Amino acid sequence: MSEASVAVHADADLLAQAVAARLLVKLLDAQADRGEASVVLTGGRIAAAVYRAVAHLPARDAVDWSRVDVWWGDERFLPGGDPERNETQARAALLDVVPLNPARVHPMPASDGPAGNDPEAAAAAYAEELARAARPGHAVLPHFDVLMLGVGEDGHVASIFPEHPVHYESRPCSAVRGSPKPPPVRTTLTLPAINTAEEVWLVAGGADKARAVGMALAGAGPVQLPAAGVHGVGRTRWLLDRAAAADVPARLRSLR
Ligand SMILES: O=C(O)[C@H](O)[C@@H](O)[C@H](O)[C@H](O)COP(=O)(O)O
Repeated sequence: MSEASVAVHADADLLAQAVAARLLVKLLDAQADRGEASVVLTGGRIAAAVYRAVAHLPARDAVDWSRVDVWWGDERFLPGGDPERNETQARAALLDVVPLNPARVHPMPASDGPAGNDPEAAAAAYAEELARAARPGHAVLPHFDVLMLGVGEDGHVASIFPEHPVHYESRPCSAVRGSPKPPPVRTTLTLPAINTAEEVWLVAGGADKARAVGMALAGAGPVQLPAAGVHGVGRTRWLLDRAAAADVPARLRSLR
């Protein structure tokens, strides 16, 4: 298992600013090392705050956005442009204001997209898109430099909810029905896919996340607490504000 680290920031605003700064550095380093960079986005309030913060950082212009691949870890299965879609939120907050190559932006299919109003077909189409971007003859997934996840109050990550059958899915992308967080129908990368990322960042702010974060870091089972089941190949970073870190055992705060 990869190294894990826990960083605690004073409040949610500073957390978003710090994650934004880290993300820029990660993209810059990946481009310096490999000539390109890839990021997997997520949804939720803290993610949107991070995207807005990236858009406002002057150093954002140091990234060559035309050589950044953008993927999503999960999506709410709604029509294209719906304000509740994670894609719509990320575009409004960041993607529309940086000079990305549209061919390198890979949203999960919408319910009115070419795959039709069928989340299983949408998940299969996304798995094919991932496979097309994989290194020829190698994996079924492209390289992910950094994959960001929010953490639900129940410990869900992406659209992998506690006790949901998607835990046992081995395909890289799956439909999810019956999500306890609206909307009920979603698509998500699965745990085996998430866990191929070089770095996985779990970003959580607010007191309502404290219990889930504390339990995940204390070794809860991943089926009950999905956040406990994700890790990067190289590094797993827990990026928290003080309120979300309230139940993190002190010895883990400086875990390296
Ligand atoms: O589509 C979504 O809603 C998500 O991708 C979800 O996994 C989210 O990241 C968490 O629920 C945290 O969301 P908040 O930051 O809003 O609490």
